[in-house]
Amino acid sequence: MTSPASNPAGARVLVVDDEPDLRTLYELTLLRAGYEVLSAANMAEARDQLAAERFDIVITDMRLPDGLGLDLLKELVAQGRPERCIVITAYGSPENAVEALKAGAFDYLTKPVDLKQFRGVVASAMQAPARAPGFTDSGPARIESGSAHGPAPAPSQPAPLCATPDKSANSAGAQALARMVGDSPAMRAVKHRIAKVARSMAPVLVQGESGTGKELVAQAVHANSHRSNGPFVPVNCGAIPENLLEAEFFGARKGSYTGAAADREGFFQAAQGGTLFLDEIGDLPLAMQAKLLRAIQERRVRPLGETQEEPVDVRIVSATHKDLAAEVQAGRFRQDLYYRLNVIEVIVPPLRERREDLPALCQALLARIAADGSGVVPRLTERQMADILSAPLEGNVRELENLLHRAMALGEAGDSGFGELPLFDAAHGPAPEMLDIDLTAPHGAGAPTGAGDLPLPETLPEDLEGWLDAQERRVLVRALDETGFNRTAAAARLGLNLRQMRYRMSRLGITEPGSDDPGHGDH
Ligand SMILES: Nc1ncnc2c1ncn2[C@@H]1O[C@H](COP(=O)(O)OP(=O)(O)OP(=O)(O)O)[C@@H](O)[C@H]1O
Repeated sequence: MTSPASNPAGARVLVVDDEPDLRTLYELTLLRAGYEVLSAANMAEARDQLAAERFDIVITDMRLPDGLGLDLLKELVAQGRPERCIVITAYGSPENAVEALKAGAFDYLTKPVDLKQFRGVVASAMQAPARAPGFTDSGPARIESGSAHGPAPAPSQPAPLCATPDKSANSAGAQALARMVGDSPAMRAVKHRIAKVARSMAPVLVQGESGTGKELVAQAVHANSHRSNGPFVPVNCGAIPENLLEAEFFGARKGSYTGAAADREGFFQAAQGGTLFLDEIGDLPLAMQAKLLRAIQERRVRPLGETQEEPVDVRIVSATHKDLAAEVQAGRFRQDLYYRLNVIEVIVPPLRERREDLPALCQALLARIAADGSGVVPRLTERQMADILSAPLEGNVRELENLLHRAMALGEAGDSGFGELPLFDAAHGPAPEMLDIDLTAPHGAGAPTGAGDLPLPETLPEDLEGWLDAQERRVLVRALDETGFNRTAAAARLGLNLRQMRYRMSRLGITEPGSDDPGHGDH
């Protein structure tokens, strides 16, 4: 099958707008790009056209003389039609855009429509598989194969509704879902939801306790979307110094701030055509929240030191372990941004609500840890597995991983290759004297910083930032050296999480010997 985006000839678009000038503008733009275009001036005409034939894309204005474009979209969804729908909303009505995305629109455009963006969104919609019937945020819609509007064959094959995500996903998508170990009903529901919502452009908010696997969910959303060939850019919003946020997000021109020695692109530019994963979004300061909202709504960013804005095409997936609704109530998070990010919600349940996943998870985590070290995958004894199964499990998968990591490092290898010592004491609490791990303690809590012991340089540095960077670099490189370049272990040694480690490595340009990818790779 030829890619309609590279060869839109034969691809059919229905344009629904009551303003003749705008209709003509859209038609001409699409005709020039090689699409076959039909148009309608109102809902009634659109319904007639849709009854007679099928299209690849329907582009509809929100306000039509005889109804709402949103209702046309809902009819398409209810009839299980494969057309991808793009809704055009008035400037300053973000609620309409959110409502359209929730109702199953592929994407939306805001008036006045920027033609470059228009062409980009249409091309994106053409690359996407036909809208999965049943996708709305409020649950599966009714599917009718033969409707009053006629079952004319679709010009492009509709993607089947994903009852089992793995079967319909591309292989990268299936692999990303498979990396999320667990077959409990709770995890199956999460995977099903990912497969269902991945295909639209709608922003996704992933909520769940720390260490539940929210980043894996974000990766799976990306890998199952039509953007899977584009970049996936993870950003830990909580790890970036406040004064650098704008430059990091939107890029900066040389000389726009002290230390900007060259032009640099921001996260939005790096994620162009792909997915921007904003982790710990609840940690973003209010001032930056306003700038982010604008960038998401306008789909344009202005690098620091630049006068012109530039268009960006990214899908936003964000995550937080905080209760964002409560943060909104407390005035710490902007309601409008919350509304904009939370078009689709995916909730990752804590580990204690999916205990049946524990045996498979332990096995997978041990295999991963072993791959970093000896290569010999140890087995847990029955007693150890029983201990884990009956532990209170205040923590999540990250804590489980840490626990197994420490147990492997400290346990005396027996026949199992793991050691026979119990993982927990009789009262089902962790055994800190053996494992030095407290499942209930916050990450890195209680670790001595040692900062007060640092000798001061004999003469004061002339460039404090540069000097501090050099010190930080030395510390990171040493921790990485001492852990055989295991980023997770090096981060743990320094009281950081993996993303903070990645961020710092990337900022300081530290790469693994033989790799040119700073800070990336999972370990
Ligand atoms: N279902 C799972 N299967 C296998 N590994 C998992 C699973 N869930 C989480 N992990 C592993 O646990 C660790 C923590 O996962 P991740 O970083 O995705 O959590 P998170 O919810 O994003 O945490 P935080 O809120 O701290 O950012 C990672 O090493 C990840 O690979």
